[in-house]
Amino acid sequence: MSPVTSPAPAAPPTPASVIEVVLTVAGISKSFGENHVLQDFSLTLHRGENMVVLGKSGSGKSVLVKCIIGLLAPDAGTITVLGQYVATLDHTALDALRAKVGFLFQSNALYDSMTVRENLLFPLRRHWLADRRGQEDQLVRQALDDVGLPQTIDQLPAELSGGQRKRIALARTLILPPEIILYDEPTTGLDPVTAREIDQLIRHVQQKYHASALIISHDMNCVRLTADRVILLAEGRCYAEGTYDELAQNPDPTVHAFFA
Ligand SMILES: Nc1ncnc2c1ncn2[C@@H]1O[C@H](COP(=O)(O)OP(=O)(O)OP(=O)(O)O)[C@@H](O)[C@H]1O
Repeated sequence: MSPVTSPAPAAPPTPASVIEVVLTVAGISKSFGENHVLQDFSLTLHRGENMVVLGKSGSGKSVLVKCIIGLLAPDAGTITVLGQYVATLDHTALDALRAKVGFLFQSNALYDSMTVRENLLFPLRRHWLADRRGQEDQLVRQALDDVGLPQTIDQLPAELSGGQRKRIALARTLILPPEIILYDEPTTGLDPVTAREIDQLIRHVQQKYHASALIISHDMNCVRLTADRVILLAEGRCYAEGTYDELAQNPDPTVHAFFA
């Protein structure tokens, strides 16, 4: 008689086999009167991934970002950020979540009257985290090193170039540090050389911080250099999705128009 054996337990998933989802946008719709901007739009962002949302002007990219960060409420659908339903969060919970989600504004949103050091201290003081008390100076210097601008610490934003201001805004985003970074048109208004430096910095941040990024852009060089995956937002929905190379070979006229 053979010994009774229980079936071997299923092997637990190893970290390498688990692709963690950090952001889910599930079938959201948003209209302003008769202007149906988002219609059943969905995306999924994984940990450590850089995703670009590409779309022509007025396609709804900013509306999408505002829904993700809770500044606009979608008419339908759900948004889950780091496992939390954005729609159900009260002000305090939303604030705590925003400490884990860095937002690089197109305008940089630096305080003109504050030095670079004071600008970087601002998020630390706003989200005053007990375990980081006493480390503020070190954190400011580390964030400035990460963007290659340690020498600007006592300067005012007005004394910096456009590319430098973008880097300082990114340093301010990194200081908490974020699990997800939302980049709103990070290369708009920059010359091509400076724009490519920002693209490289976005990749550097991805590798160093293992953060996920949602990048809103219609700068095709930025898309090519920063995206692991691209979503084309058109007609209010996810019109096409794939790597840069996959979309570049897509013959659909709406997709092809971006690569012409
Ligand atoms: N608060 C609002 N009230 C009414 N309409 C709005 C509002 N916000 C955005 N819209 C409309 O939603 C549409 C999408 O705007 P959105 O700013 O998201 O476009 P975008 O893709 O970010 O464009 P761009 O690339 O030019 O920044 C536009 O028609 C805009 O007029």
